[in-house]
Amino acid sequence: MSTLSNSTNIFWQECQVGKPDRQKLLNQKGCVVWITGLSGSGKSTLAFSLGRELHSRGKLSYVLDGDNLRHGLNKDLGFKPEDRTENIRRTGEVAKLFADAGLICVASLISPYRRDRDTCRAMLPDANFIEVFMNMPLELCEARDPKGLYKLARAGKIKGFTGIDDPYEPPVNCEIELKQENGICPTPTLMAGKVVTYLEEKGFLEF
Ligand SMILES: Nc1ncnc2c1ncn2[C@@H]1O[C@H](COP(=O)(O)OS(=O)(=O)O)[C@@H](OP(=O)(O)O)[C@H]1O
Ligand SMILES: Nc1ncnc2c1ncn2[C@@H]1O[C@H](COP(=O)(O)OP(=O)(O)O)[C@@H](O)[C@H]1O
Repeated sequence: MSTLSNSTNIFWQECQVGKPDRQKLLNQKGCVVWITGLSGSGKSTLAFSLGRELHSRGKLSYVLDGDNLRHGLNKDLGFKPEDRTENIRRTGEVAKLFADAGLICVASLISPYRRDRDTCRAMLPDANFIEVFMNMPLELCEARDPKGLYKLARAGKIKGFTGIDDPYEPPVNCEIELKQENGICPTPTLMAGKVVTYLEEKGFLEF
């Protein structure tokens, strides 16, 4: 799928109400928290825990979860590399709109290819893209296997499964890395707390 524009003779339309106006209304700054990691690493769990925590603090957020987007916006896409790239590109564009609306947009997708994540980062001012790496070992994700997909992949019944026979490229310069401590995975609440602290320290939770 091409990312080149096919539209010609189009002109950007400026709205009288801008992002600063919306941010003032919401008393927060729009940004994208992009959670990446293997299937089963805890992306959705963290995203929803973070969503709850922000809501309880009176902050407006919205979760774009890979699994959910594949039920609608991205339901025409599969898992071959070009489909994953298009999946991430579309999600990045939607996340950018949410951030422009003034929301804290939480995107939780495997997003296995570094170049695709960097493309999304490049859509926003750098500081407004907060990449969170769920650095959980494959063995842990596979042991969890809540959907039974690793089992199917190991049996050769799913081809091109991330971490098994399709690559996962870890971030090199992410803003937040979450991993096991002394062999124990921090609770979702603890992990969400780390992200909230980051957002607070960077001034996203006020205007
Ligand atoms: N081949 C293959 N590889 C990886 N994952 C697979 C595959 N087939 C189906 N699934 C399930 O698809 C869920 C959503 O994937 P994503 O949209 O996040 O994937 S991607 O970012 O486009 O790579 C993903 O959800 P999570 O387990 O929540 O990560 C998987 O359950
Ligand atoms: N911090 C955690 N500690 C213990 N179990 C977790 C944690 N986060 C997620 N899990 C469990 O791991 C499994 C996979 O989590 P999920 O959020 O669905 O991962 P992903 O979205 O990356 O596929 C689920 O059964 C979930 O309950």
